[in-house]
Amino acid sequence: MDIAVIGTGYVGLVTGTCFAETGNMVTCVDIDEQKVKKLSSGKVTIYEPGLEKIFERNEKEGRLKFTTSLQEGIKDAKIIFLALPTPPDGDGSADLKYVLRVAKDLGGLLERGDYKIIIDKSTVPVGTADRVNNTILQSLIERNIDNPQDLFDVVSNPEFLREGVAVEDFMKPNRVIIGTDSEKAKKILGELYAPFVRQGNPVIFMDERSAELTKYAANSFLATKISFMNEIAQLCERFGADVDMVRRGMGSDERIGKRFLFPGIGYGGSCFPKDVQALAKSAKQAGYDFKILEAVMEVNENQKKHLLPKIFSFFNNDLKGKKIALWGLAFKPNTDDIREAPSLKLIKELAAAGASIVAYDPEAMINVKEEIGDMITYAENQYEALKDADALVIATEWSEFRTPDFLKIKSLLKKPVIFDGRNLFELYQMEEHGFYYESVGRRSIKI
Ligand SMILES: NC(=O)c1ccc[n+]([C@@H]2O[C@H](COP(=O)([O-])OP(=O)(O)OC[C@H]3O[C@@H](n4cnc5c(N)ncnc54)[C@H](O)[C@@H]3O)[C@@H](O)[C@H]2O)c1
Ligand SMILES: O=c1ccn([C@@H]2O[C@H](COP(=O)(O)OP(=O)(O)O[C@H]3O[C@H](CO)[C@@H](O)[C@H](O)[C@H]3O)[C@@H](O)[C@H]2O)c(=O)[nH]1
Repeated sequence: MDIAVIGTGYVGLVTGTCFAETGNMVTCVDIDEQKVKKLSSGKVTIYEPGLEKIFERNEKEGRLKFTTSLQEGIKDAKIIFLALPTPPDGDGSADLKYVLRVAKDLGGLLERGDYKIIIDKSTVPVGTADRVNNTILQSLIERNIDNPQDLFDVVSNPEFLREGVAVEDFMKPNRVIIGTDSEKAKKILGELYAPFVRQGNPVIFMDERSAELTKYAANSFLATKISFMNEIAQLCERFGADVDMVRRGMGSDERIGKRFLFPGIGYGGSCFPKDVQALAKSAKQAGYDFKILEAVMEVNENQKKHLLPKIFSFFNNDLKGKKIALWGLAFKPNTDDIREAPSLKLIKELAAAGASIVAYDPEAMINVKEEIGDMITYAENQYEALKDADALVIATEWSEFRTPDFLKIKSLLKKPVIFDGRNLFELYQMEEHGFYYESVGRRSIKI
């Protein structure tokens, strides 16, 4: 099938590449000329494990093309995915200006006799499919096109991929949600997704509004699970319990499940923070006060600062002239994405208190450099960051940080002090090696 993907950021690039991989002809459109140039020259623009290889193959074999022209991009397409940004606007609602702008432009381009399915893949508030539909319709009416609704259907098909495992999530989805009442669209999209759901995971058809809400409900529920565990971690520290034990005990109940129960220094990324906020805002606009979500956001903001009092207390509230090594900048491992990363909050607070920070991250340093420049220095590897540092702070659980050479850490740090925001190490290891060790929801180890 011929497909167009409008917006070639994280979701757009993964969507386009994976559909090309299953034999479709895909044209990706983006207004960012640099991005299109780079992609057209056969280079991926994001770090995502497994993406580069299939991207290069499909690009080389001509199934994946890139353009800045919407008209050219959609010319042959039967299906048009909108993978456009929906950032928070001033009051926390999802800003739909990118989506509605493209909807208007599409209304200027659709032609009689060339039915197209327009799909919201972006995370958008309930009612957006109707707004996209009406925006396109309006443009077609202005062009005096008869029976304009026959030219297209708008479908909600939210995306559930996780960064770092995006290709696997896309290729083997737990489920595909398709929100539409159009039988024609259902049939075409059922065929398009058939290769991805053969393993037995379902395509779930529903109406547009339910599909839109499903996406926000899923992200908000997962964020709630994390904030809940972060509060349990707070209790563990006060009660002398161990959150790792509590997590294992709770998670072994199938009704609760093992996943998304890891406490830490808060959730970040391009989705949870903005989507929880947007759902809470939509609820308010609909006259409902979604109390749980307000608490989830507040808990998360506090959790991002969880290590700070421990660090300040260790240094007797005086960080001036102290050198802090920081392992991990990305909001989670296996990505170079730093959007809403807890590490950035730590950096700002520590730097404001007069500490100097030397950071290492396997993939995200370039992005951090672009955002905060020389507010911190960057190390070549995880050990270089430790040289003469007064303490190590861990903000992201990259697997290479999990089994480090503890003797080397000890020999490089001025004193063996670790503040671990991701509970990477067992307490007994830290005791054996003689570290001062503070983590989340577990007892402190002092030397
Ligand atoms: N990142 C994720 O893991 C993820 C997962 C699921 C859903 N989502 C949702 O998908 C949507 C996109 O997220 P993302 O992370 O891919 O965003 P992104 O910011 O990485 O990419 C968006 C792209 O759209 C382009 N763009 C903006 N206006 C355009 C226009 N008029 N025409 C063509 N291109 C245009 C931008 O240049 C950018 O390349 C959001 O709604 C997000 O919430 C994201
Ligand atoms: O037990 C856990 C699990 C995650 N996190 C944090 O939660 C954030 C989000 O993690 P994750 O969900 O793995 O990453 P995303 O790539 O942001 O994916 C989420 O957001 C996407 C965009 O909407 C959705 O498509 C995915 O289904 C959803 O998991 C990160 O900061 C993690 O460190 C925890 O603190 N504890």
